[in-house]
Amino acid sequence: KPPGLPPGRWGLPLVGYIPLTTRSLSQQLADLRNKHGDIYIWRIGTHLHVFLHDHQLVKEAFNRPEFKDRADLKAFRFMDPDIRGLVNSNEDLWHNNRRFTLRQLRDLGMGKSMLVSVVQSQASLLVEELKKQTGRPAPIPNAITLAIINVIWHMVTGKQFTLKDPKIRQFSKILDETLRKINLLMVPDYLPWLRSLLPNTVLRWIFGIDEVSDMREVLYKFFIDDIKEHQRTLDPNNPRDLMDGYLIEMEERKDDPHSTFSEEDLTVLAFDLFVAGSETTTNTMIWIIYFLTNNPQVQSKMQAEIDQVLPPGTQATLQDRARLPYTEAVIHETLRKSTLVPLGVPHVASQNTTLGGYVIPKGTMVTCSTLTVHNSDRYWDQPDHFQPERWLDHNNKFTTKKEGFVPFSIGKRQCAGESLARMELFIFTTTLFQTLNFSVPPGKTLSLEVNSGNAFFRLPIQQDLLVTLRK
Ligand code: HEM
Repeated sequence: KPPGLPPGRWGLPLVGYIPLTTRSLSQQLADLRNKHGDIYIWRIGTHLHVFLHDHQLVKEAFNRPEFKDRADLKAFRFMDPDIRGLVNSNEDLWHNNRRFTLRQLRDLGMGKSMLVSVVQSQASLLVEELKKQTGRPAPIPNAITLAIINVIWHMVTGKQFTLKDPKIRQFSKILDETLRKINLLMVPDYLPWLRSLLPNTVLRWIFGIDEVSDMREVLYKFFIDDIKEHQRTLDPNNPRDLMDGYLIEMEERKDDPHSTFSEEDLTVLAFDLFVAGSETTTNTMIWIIYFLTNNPQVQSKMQAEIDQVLPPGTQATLQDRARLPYTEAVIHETLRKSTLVPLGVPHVASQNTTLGGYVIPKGTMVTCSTLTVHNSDRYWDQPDHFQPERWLDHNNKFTTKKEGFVPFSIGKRQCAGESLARMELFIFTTTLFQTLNFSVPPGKTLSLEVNSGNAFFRLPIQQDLLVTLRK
């Protein structure tokens, strides 16, 4: 182990440190943090990871230019052999796509009415789907995923599908399978020597690389058809959606040799927005339903607040946020407790440097240990408890700025869709709980355990709930 590195798990060459334990990943990270403090290493395969546990340390690292890049993992280059899009790109390409996307999200109605009304109508459709299962125990329907996909679909292409449309169902299925497969595809990234050990055909078979190529073709077609249609109907003076915005900027920069805008890049950017924005928001919404189902008093208190502010038949808008502090508190407490992205998305050191007094070699992956930060008694009084009240001040006003709260990460790579996600969670929560009540079916319990088998996301386990119509 080179001198000066943070303490932690170094392990063996080629394979790194393989834990021989039945303790879960989160327990192991908590153990490491208790043993080594706020900064520790874990070599996984050939990649050295540094985990950061302290809010200020994460803030410092993720705001420094040498930690803003993503690692070059083949699994993430799934849609295109070249690095494109936003989530995995670096340098000018990342800078241009991030600036473009943030501007689009703002211009397409963040805080204004257009996107809000799309979210409202998707939330109402979901209520209608849930009404169909009132009185009989059933899991949350897949319509929740479709509704969230539809919001992004509208933002990107200006369209919405009906929940029955086979196209959105196929799209959702492929997106889901893709995310599952990406986990497996990462194995050769972490154990690159497998590529020289095993024949290519065997490697492709074990890691399902051919199936992934087929899915890529289908996804690519989804986007390219829409891009072509947008090109045919584009009015440069009236951009309708993100695709129009991109095509206009692509055209304006066509003579600029440094332009990074291209049709191929637009397909990956669109794909990135779906990958980053659908499972995350959908599953956080499911966690909100689960936490409220398991805490009926909290659910009633939130419903009473909603009833006071929103007359029957009206839906919340963003202006209502200040008037619904308890609802905001419930959403934020769920974001903390569920920690959907437990280890964030790794950044990589682009040069040799130091952090927290330790040496960080170029190529080291740097990760915020979000899960342990969200459960640390340094930041949270009784962190195990689900306590929305901790988000309210003595005047009962909601307070956002919380040291130790990093569900969307911080710094230069901070989630580009944070405001959209918060808006969706607010409107879906108010719309659902205004009309419906969620409870545990008689004689059953609802587990808040995490579905193991996905390293990226802490996904809830699918279980039956009882939906009833509120009077
Ligand atoms: C509850 C919902 C969400 C959560 C918990 C979440 C969380 C995160 C996290 C932890 C990151 C990694 C940041 C880093 O690298 O330091 C991220 C990145 C990102 N998110 Fe989100 N996200 C959510 C919803 C969304 C939505 C709705 C969109 C947009 C449609 C979105 C778009 C992105 C993009 C584009 C990135 C990559 C940013 C970059 O690399 O510069 N996210 N998100």
